Amino acid sequence: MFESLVDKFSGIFKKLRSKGKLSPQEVESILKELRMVLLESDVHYKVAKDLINRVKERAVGREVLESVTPGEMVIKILWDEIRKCLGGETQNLNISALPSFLLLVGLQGSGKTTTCAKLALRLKRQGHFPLLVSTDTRRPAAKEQLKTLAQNAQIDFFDEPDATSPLEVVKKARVFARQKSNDVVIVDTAGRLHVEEMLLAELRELVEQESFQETLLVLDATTGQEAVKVAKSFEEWVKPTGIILTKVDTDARGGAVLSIVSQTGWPVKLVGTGEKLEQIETFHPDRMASRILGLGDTLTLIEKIEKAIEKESEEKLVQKLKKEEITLNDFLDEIKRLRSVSSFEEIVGMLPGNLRSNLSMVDGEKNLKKVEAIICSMTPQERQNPSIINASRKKRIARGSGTSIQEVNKLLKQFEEFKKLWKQMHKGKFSPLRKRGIFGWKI
Ligand SMILES: Nc1nc2c(ncn2[C@@H]2O[C@H](COP(=O)(O)OP(=O)(O)OP(=O)(O)O)[C@@H](O)[C@H]2O)c(=O)[nH]1
Repeated sequence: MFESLVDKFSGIFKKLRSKGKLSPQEVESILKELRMVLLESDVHYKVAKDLINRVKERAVGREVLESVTPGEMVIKILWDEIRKCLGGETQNLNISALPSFLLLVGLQGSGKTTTCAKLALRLKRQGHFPLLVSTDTRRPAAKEQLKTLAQNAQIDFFDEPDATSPLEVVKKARVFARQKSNDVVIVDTAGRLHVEEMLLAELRELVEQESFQETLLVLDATTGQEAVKVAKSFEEWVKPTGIILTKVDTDARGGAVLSIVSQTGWPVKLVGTGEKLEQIETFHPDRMASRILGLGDTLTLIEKIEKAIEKESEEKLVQKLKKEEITLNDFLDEIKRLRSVSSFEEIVGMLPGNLRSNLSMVDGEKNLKKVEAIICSMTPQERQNPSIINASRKKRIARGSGTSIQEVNKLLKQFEEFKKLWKQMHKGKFSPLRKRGIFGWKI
């Protein structure tokens, strides 16, 4: 995600951190570089210009020049301004009504149908009773797609085959939801190839006659500036209450997020981070700013790890941690469990750079197999206490697992990193982390 932005920023940040003091000329030249990075990453020129001007205003003032670490201060200001550009505060979905109706609109292929199912599954896991409704009266295939997704995720589905308009379907869905006691109704709409007037008129009729707690515009992040144009043209017909940005996982440039929020003024409420139904997240401007700048989205990562560890095994793990008894078997179990929640790539991507490179070996299916093979080639005593593994044993383990001594060493090093991460988590290192924001981790 955002590889291009992250790479370029990291070069500039390296320079910034190496400076003891910054002269106004140096600040000026760094801001120019930052502006170029934003432009190259598809951020609209006006958005980039305004953002850099705000950073400049704050950076060339006393805030930076009298600071002990001026470089870090510039990064902090940039992070803060990007966070504001992304909407500032996290905006949650409005699902206070009973039932709450959420309407999803967008272009064909934007990921709307998948997102409806993702959202339903997420709400179900939070204890809600969602109902998925398809209103595409023209394309049976679209209905089938949603129906299949609903069946797979065991979510209630409603469809009215004889209906001739989305309005008719939604009216009937309202009655159905009441009978079935569904508390959130997610309505999928026909995907438009481009902005087609007839379909949009149908949508307008729907939002004028039915009440929706949310009208969410689904936008494909990879389409960059095009997404802003799509947003503007939808606005003439329906007034979205928020945006769901999909495919941010494949958005290498990352500029679209910034442009979309600052140019529409609508909050991004959720982001799609992969094709799997679990891959949807609340959009947190502060965490997204950290991701864009490559500072590591530590908080989201921690939430994921916390979710991944089931209650029971957590208890066990805590006891083991206290007694310093974590073994390589636990390590293997943990990687497998984390992978079931999210792709490891995604997890590793959210770590700050220093931890990221240390955990690269456990990234990817092929590597996981290697890790498993290495651990399985060890004796139970070695798995319990890897410090007893000497050079000749390493050679044998490497031979037994079809790997190399370097790979065995790398795995042992990563095991130590993992232990550190776990410890930090269980020592409740997160509340200070939250308070201290991006500098909680030594970046
Ligand atoms: N990588 C990635 N792919 C996604 C994401 N969300 C959806 N997709 C993929 O995008 C493609 C289009 O998704 P759909 O849900 O069919 O899109 P749609 O907007 O409903 O399209 P129509 O049903 O044709 O209107 C599918 O292959 C999805 O798996 C995401 O967050 N990340």
